[in-house]
Amino acid sequence: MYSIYGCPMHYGVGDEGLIYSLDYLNQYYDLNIPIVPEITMPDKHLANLKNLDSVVATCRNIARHQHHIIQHHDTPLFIAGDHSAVIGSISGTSVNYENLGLIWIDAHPDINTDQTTVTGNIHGMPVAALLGMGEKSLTNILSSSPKLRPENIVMLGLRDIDPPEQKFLDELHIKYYTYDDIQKTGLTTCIEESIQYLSHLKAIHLSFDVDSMDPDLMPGVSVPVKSGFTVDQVYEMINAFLNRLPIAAMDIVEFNMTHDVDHRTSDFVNGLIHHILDMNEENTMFYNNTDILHNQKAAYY
Ligand SMILES: NC(=[NH2+])NCCC[C@H](N)C(=O)O
Repeated sequence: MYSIYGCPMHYGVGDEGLIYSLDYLNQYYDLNIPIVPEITMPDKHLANLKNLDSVVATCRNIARHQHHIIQHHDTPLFIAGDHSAVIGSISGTSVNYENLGLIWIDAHPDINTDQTTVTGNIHGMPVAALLGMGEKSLTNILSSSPKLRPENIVMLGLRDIDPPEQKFLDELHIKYYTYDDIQKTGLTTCIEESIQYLSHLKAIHLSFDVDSMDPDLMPGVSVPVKSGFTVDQVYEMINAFLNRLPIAAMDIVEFNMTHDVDHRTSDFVNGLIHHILDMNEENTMFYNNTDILHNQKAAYY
């Protein structure tokens, strides 16, 4: 059974539209997604780790919530916010499953560290942090050990790779398909290869960034990159992975209402959420976890 929740994380990129985007989905589509709030901490003004303490505090809460859902034998469906929030969700998944796999559908590999980042935005760093690289407070959420191994990762849809990120991808032998690779090879083949590559794993976290899609179709994101997946391609991937791999948790991130046009992106995100929940009849869309959220907040302070 899926258990849906979200966090309006914006500290990882600093685009304020993200603060309102989850409330917007809840109100406009009557979704009622429970919210783990962002936590604001005093800012240290680090140029290469913007809003570090706020990102860390918020990710700790997300991780605890994710962990709690999995402990109750549910599958978390996490809606954020910028991609730094998955340092929380994936840490929460990882402490429950040894040798966790990751499918990363995104225009960006998000494998910068505080040493390589140009923007200082932590939403460009989650994969590095989950591999145990870079700033310690980001790698130490829930446990001090690395949350992922490079050989258990597949990335699909990359179109914007910073030079140091390319170096990490190569040195760590991370399996990835750029969007160009996918257009040349064919999506179905890339999906089959990804499934084969991860088929020995017992649990896989699927992280889907809306900016993996063509911004001409889905403009409601903070960091649009030319070209990218169509709606049909996204559904082909999601259906194949959810039906054929042991998906233990899923994220949908980076929807930003302030850049949207004619509800194109919000309609898509709402449709995708319903599709995933409908794939499993047993789902309770409105899993009542308000108490848990409450307790977690109390625990944090
Ligand atoms: N999750 C995202 N949209 N990431 C965009 C990252 C862009 C750029 N590589 C950076 O490190 O800032």
